[in-house]
Amino acid sequence: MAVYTEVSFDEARELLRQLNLGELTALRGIEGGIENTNYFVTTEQDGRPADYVLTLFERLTSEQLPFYLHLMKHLAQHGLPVPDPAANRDGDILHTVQGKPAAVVNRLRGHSELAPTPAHCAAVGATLARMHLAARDFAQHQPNLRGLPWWNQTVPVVLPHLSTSQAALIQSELAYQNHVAASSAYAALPRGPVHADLFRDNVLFETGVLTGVFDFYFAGVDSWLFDLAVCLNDWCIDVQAGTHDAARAASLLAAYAAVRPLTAAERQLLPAMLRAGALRFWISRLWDQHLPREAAILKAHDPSHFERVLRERTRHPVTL
Ligand SMILES: Nc1ncnc2c1ncn2[C@@H]1O[C@H](COP(=O)(O)OP(=O)(O)OP(=O)(O)O)[C@@H](O)[C@H]1O
Ligand SMILES: N[C@@H](CCO)C(=O)O
Repeated sequence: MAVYTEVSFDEARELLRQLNLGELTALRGIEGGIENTNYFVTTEQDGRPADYVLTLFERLTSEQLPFYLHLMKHLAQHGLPVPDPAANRDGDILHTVQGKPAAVVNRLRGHSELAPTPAHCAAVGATLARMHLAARDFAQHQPNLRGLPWWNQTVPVVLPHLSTSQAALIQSELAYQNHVAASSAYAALPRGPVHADLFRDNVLFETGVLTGVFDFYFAGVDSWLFDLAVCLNDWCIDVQAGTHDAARAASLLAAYAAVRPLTAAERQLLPAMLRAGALRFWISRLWDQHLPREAAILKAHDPSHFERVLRERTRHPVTL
């Protein structure tokens, strides 16, 4: 993450008062993540400290944001360990700070597991399936804004920055994904609200127990299989080589399937969706790299990682 917009102590204190979350005692910019401005916030409420996260949305609009915030609230109400956006006295959960849309959520406990074991992967698989099923009755609809239409729109923008072989790969993969999306097997994929960014840095664990899933700001209605593939591509690979880790993948998939068994169409299209997940994040990392935004703090991600993963997923398809 970054701090693109600096928030003063007084501004943060005023918002927290409006949300009846106590008196601000600490405000600290967060380095993790790259998309939005995030601050850790501590207040004193009834004589006790309480921890929150203040997010200012740098790209998403106040028309797009209600879907994400209400999806988080819906999942929290279904017992999933996700942030629950704080409402003001009028019941609004979307606020404004320095003219930007903003939200305040409870800070979830735990830490990220960046070198996950098969047991961590099983917990993620089961939680992902529970989120998919819990979101089936979520009333709002918004597409995955970083889905195929965005890939088609953004590849031409990053193309001039690529080598000949990179350009060939990204264009051939984009053509392949458009072909898959037009297939009857793809049309048969079960779909609903998905997280679409369930990387290791968006999940928290405490003493081996999964205690938090956050960063729903790339969520949208898409195939559940795409969400599963994004997860496998980050939790079940050798990060240096980009190669598939069969043991962790088996653990994640078995735990997911124990909650919601995969359909025949999903089993057939898993290799294609693993490639789609790698393509999606290669594109977004290239976009962030070549069209950077001014930031006070920024730790950008390396696009070549997902180029490597895509080449791997193409050379050695993962089949079920
Ligand atoms: N509800 C929360 N509970 C605990 N920590 C949180 C919470 N929300 C955010 N964080 C912390 O803030 C960091 C940045 O949050 P997040 O990942 O949402 O950033 P972003 O820029 O919005 O997204 P992205 O990671 O997609 O770039 C996280 O890595 C985590 O350390
Ligand atoms: N999880 C993404 C960053 C937010 O989209 C990545 O690692 O590229």
